[in-house]
Amino acid sequence: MTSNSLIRVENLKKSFGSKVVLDGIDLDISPGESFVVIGGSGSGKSVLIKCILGLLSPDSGKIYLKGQDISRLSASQRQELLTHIGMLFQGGALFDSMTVAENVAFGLVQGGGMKKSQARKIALEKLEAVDLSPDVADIFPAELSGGMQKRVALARAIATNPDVIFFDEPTTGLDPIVSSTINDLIVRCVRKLGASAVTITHDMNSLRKIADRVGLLFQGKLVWTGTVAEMDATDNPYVNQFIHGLPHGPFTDG
Ligand SMILES: Nc1ncnc2c1ncn2[C@@H]1O[C@H](COP(=O)(O)OP(=O)(O)OP(=O)(O)O)[C@@H](O)[C@H]1O
Repeated sequence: MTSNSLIRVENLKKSFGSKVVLDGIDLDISPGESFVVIGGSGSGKSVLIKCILGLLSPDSGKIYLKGQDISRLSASQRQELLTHIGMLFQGGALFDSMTVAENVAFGLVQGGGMKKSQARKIALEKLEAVDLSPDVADIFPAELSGGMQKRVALARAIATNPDVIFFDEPTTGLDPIVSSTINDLIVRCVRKLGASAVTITHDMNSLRKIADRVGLLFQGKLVWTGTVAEMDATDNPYVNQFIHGLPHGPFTDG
């Protein structure tokens, strides 16, 4: 593998029954790089991320995280690797029965075995990093707006200072102004950590703010990858149809 890859995916294939979802994905993501996966609904974006995270087993192919073949890890090695990975999934998925601070500290205490007092101190720092005041630390997620819940979820995703963070549709369900704030925070937090980011989004504004490189998934393959500037300049018919939302093109015309 290239010495510089934080994530390497080689010829990844995954089907459910007769439905081929991923059909030979190759991907390299460098340290500090922000890679955004786009593609139509049901094109396999979440399946790709779940395979990289080890939540789904590929049918074939290889996935390396920080140089380690994830299929060969023991349970304890996998657990250790996961402490270097942050995740912000659709809906935020905060624990309703825990306070904001407990939510943010969760991975530090559970995964990292940190003392609660130390984890709380870090949780407050991470809340500050997403522009939330310590006043929210001891209230419950249900008392917060959707945008503030997203900030808490972001604070939780960065709590362990991960090397890579996965974002699954981080701005879905938020209004454009709140989305813009969340995008700015994502960029700021990811840069500050020097982490890599892998993001799934349908939100082109979000993509333009956060992507260093973009990959377009169609019929199980990454049919195009490039920078945002290359995306705007390309005459690739898949990219053109997708980013301009055109009614005709390879997505719809077969
Ligand atoms: N556990 C599963 N069992 C069976 N089929 C699955 C499973 N997970 C995903 N699929 C199927 O795989 C395909 C890709 O799903 P995936 O969730 O990755 O799409 P997506 O690109 O993330 O879509 P969206 O943009 O709508 O979230 C879909 O047809 C879905 O029904």
